[in-house]
Amino acid sequence: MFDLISFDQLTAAWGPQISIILRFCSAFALLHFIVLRPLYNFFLHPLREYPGPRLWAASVLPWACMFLSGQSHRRLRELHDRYGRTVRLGPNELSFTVPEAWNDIMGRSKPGIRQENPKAPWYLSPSSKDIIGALHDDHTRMRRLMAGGFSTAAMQQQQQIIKSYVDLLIGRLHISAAQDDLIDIHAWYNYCTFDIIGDLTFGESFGCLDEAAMHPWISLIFANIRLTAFILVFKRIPVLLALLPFFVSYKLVKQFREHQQISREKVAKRLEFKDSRADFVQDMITGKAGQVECLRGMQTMSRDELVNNSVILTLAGSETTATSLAGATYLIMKDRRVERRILEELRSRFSEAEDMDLMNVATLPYLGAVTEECLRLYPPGPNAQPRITPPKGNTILGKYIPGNTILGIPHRAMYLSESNFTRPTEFIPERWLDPTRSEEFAGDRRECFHPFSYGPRNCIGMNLAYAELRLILARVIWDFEMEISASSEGWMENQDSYLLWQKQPLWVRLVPRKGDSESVRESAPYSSRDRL
Ligand code: HEM
Repeated sequence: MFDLISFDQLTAAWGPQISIILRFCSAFALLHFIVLRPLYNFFLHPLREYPGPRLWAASVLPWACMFLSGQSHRRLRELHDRYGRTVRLGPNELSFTVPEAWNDIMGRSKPGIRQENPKAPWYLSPSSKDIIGALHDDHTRMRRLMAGGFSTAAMQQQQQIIKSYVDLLIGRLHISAAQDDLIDIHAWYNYCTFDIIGDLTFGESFGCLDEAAMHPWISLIFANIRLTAFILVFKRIPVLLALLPFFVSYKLVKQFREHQQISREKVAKRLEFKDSRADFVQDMITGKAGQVECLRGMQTMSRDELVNNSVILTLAGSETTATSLAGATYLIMKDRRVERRILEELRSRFSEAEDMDLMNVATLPYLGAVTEECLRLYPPGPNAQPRITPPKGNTILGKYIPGNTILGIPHRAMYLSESNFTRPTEFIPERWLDPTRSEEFAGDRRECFHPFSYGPRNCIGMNLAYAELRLILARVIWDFEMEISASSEGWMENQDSYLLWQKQPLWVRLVPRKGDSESVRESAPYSSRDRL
């Protein structure tokens, strides 16, 4: 109505010619976007040879609908099952479940062969002043500055801090188990991983384990994850920005501002510490641990970068690990055989829970196999972290792909593909055991498995994540027999996914173990064949 009135007023003022021109332009724009462009995309576009649904080849909208539906993980797997290992997901988008794609898409530049594929611009975080969103050179600088905090030497220094929070978690779980019938184990894992990352980043915990509650700052961060997911789609398809107010409330925007302010204050407080501390902020100020004098005073990372990277570490280093722990707990609770084997392995190596630390649990083969299998069936970021070919194009899997093509490797579709793993939907940690794994799994394409991504922008916190996963799982299984509540049946299978999984509480009953492995009950082996 308003449009018509203003259009008529315009034509009255400018005469009939302008009216004809405007009508022609509108008609042409409509024709272009609704008919010509899709026809070009479908019949003439350089990616026309790649298989995929027709509508998806014509327009980016089906992808957007999939992304906003929270069903990407399911849909991507169905599409790969139906169309093969390379699928066209949009006019200029390809998705791969071929193991070699990791190197070609995420790997470093190879002079004369291939340039590095940068992150898709709409995928970058709202600020490019952090390690996840930074362009190539800034990323290299930040990554170098942050790497010291993730070295083996740094982890040895961090060991006592991490262990103290795991002790606290176990103590708090014992108290809760005595008081409550059911507890949300995912929430407790979150409390623990946030307290650890708070201490490792800012030199103080968030107090989540003490309070048995998420710190309000963290709730703000979670609000921002949702916001980021929506912004990402709207950045890719700017015309959809008109829909933003329907998805993003004023409250969310206000929370985003508050969150920026609190982040600044937290970093400012941390910078007031005069003595040097073995935390990530220290590394970002000084570069490598031990090179304090040589780098202090040089502008190595701006204040904004410091703030943003601290927030990134808090987020990336906690929720992902807590998600994996919850997923692993769920899968282990569903398969008592696996639980028994873990317990046997632990009891054959340790006589006291206190003997376990980050380093010695890393040498337990079965526990290691279980963590791999859990990350395979339930990768915390289930979908792709897209890249884009440089303007001149690139050679991917031996074929020229034109410039500005979006390239994705959806983790979950890759790991649940029958081309890559035998009995892919079943929980079989033994497939990872060398040298005792059965011949049946000899054909598993393990090189396709990169839950922490691959190449120069892979996860900087991978070793820390594995260390936390193993220690926390080992300690929880050592102390408790866990039983899933009926209300959490299907917890894993029924989740939606955006950038991360959208999780419900994982309600479990905890019973302190009496000390004999016989207390592990029987259950049928877990297979998610029909549900994932
Ligand atoms: C199970 C736990 C974890 C998983 C599955 C995971 C997975 C990933 C993945 C897939 C990426 C690549 C993202 C992209 O390409 O956009 C990534 C990047 C990153 N992760 Fe993790 N992560 C985990 C834990 C951690 C921890 C504990 C930390 C730090 C304390 C961390 C810090 C980071 C950072 C800073 C990046 C960006 C690296 C860069 O761009 O150079 N992550 N992670």
